Order: sequence, then structure tokens, then C-alpha cells
Amino acid sequence: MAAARERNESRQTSNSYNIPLTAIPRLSCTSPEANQLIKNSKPVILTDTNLVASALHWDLNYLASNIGDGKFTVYKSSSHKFKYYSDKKCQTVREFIPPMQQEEMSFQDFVNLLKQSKGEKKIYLQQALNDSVGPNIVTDFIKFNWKWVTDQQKTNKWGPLTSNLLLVGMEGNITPVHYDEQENFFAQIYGEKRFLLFHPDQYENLYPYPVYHPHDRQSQVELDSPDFDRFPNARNLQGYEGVVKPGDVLYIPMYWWHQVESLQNGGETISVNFWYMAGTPEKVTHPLTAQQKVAMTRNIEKMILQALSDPEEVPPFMRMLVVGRYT
Ligand SMILES: O=C(O)C(=O)[C@H]1CC[C@@H](C(=O)O)C1
Ligand SMILES: [Zn+2]
Repeated sequence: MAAARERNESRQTSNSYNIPLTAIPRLSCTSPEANQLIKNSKPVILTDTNLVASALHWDLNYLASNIGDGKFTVYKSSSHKFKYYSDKKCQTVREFIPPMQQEEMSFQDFVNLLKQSKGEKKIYLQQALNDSVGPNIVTDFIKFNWKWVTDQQKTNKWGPLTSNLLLVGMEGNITPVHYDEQENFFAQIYGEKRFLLFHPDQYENLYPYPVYHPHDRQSQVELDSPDFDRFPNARNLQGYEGVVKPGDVLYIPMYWWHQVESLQNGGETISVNFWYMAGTPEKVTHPLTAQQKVAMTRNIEKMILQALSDPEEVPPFMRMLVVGRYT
């Protein structure tokens, strides 16, 4: 371990994670370079989109007064980390203990909770915007720059918009590193968020949970305290870093790993994401991309589980297949 620590200390890094990070490019959406990055499934922080310009006056009070009395999903965590888990996969891994609780409440109840909970419980509102919102929010939503984002969807041959997740977090909240199977324009509205991004080819350094695990798509590696004994390749991690502020839009390409942090002492944060389904790929060319290989791993794991039926049989089967034969 001393050698590992020593190796880590020798790295020149500009962050508390001891991971070499390159700045995510920050470019105007009018620049050909920005649109080339999106076309090539590379992350970029876009300015001048006006995607959510009509929502830049949103703050807690405005939302509480205008968002209506619908119910919102609020996650509660005893730590500052909000590691997503799939409810329906909880049955697959019997010993799984959810790392956070979720509760449905009105936005006003959430704001009251925010004002009360100093430190002990961290909370995070994450709710897809729906037609239960009040008329002023509907007006703001309609005024999003749908022309720009729909042009992007068409130009890049993405599938349909699936949802706009409204995210209202406390300062210091962290969504640990994971990937999604959708294209994502992440629009920052209030406060700032720091993103760490890793290329899909960092799969072997981030050790995702098994697909049938409730933490499917999440990394098993805690970036702030990696267990190098279990996950030795985490030492080879290298990624990208950027901070989004109100009006910025971060393009997170599908399958790109990302960790999202509401800055410490930065106050609450408000964001809305735009998740698009993947387009249908033209012809497959070889060698396959890292994204295609991640998709393959998912299909293989699902097929093996379906064939074996019992999740407890999957690890021994995988070891039988790989150990001493492909290792
Ligand atoms: O938009 C995404 O892909 C996400 O992971 C969202 C879910 C948690 C959000 C956060 O800002 O902490 C980001
Ligand atoms: Zn995500």
C-alpha cells in the first residue's frame, strides 16, 4: 500500500482525487468545433445555447411558489453521496442495503426540509418534469430553446427525448461515478456543479457492478477512497473535469462515466437535464468502439443471467469461463 500511496503522491494533479484530469472544452454552441465534438460523442461545455435562458430566474422560492403541489421524489442520504439504485433489482441481490431513502413530498415540504436539515441528513430532489407543474413553470418550459436542442437531436440522429429531470441539490451533494445509456444535455440553472467525466474505455479502471445488481451502471470504485486491493486498475484512471455555471450546457455522451458534485459552500443547485435515446447506428464497423463494447458486456451479462436463472450462479460461471483461460 505504501508503494501505491507513494505512486499516487508522485502524480501531478490539480484535484483532491489524485486522478489526472484534463479540462472539458468550454465553447460557444455557435462554433463548428463544439458541434464537431458533439458529432464525435466527445464532452463539451456549451455557452450561448439559451437552452434554459427562460429558467435562469428559477430559485427555491420561485419554484416553491410556482411549481404546483405535485409530489416530487426526494432522496435522503446519511452521507453526501447519492448513489442511485434500481428498486426492482433489489430482489436480485438479497443482501443489498439501499444507501439512501426516497420519499415523495411537495416542493414546499422539500424547501422546509432544506432549511431545517443543517448537516445531519443530506437531501436531493430528483424528479422528471411533468404536466403537474404550475402555469408559470409551463411557460418557462415552453420557452426553453427547443429549436436548438431539437436541431442537435436531428443532426446527431439521436432518438426521442425521454425526460427532463429537475435536480435540486444541497451544497456538497455528490452523485458518484456512473454511466447512462442515453445522450444528455445537462443544463445548469442555479449554483455551480463540478463534473468528472471518464471515457467509456475507462471501463476496466472503474469496475461497474454486475448488470443484475441494484447499482447497475454505477462504478464500484469510490473516487475519494479507492480500494486498490479490490480494484487495482483504478490507479490508471484518467479523466476530464469541468464546472458548469448557470446558463451552461454540458454534453455528456452516452456511456461516458460521470460524477457530479454540487460545490461545497456553493449553496443549493438547480439543474435540468435533457436525456435522449440513442439513435440506431448505421452499419457496424470494426474495431468496435468502447461504447459498443460496453453495450456488448451488458447484453452478454443479461443473456448469462437469463440462461442460468440464479444470480448466485453467475460469478462462478464467469470465473470458469475466464480464469486461467483469458487471464
Ligand atoms: O444527468 C445525469 O446523467 C445524472 O446523472 C443526473 C442524476 C444526478 C444528477 C446530479 O446532477 O447530481 C445528474
Ligand atoms: Zn448520469
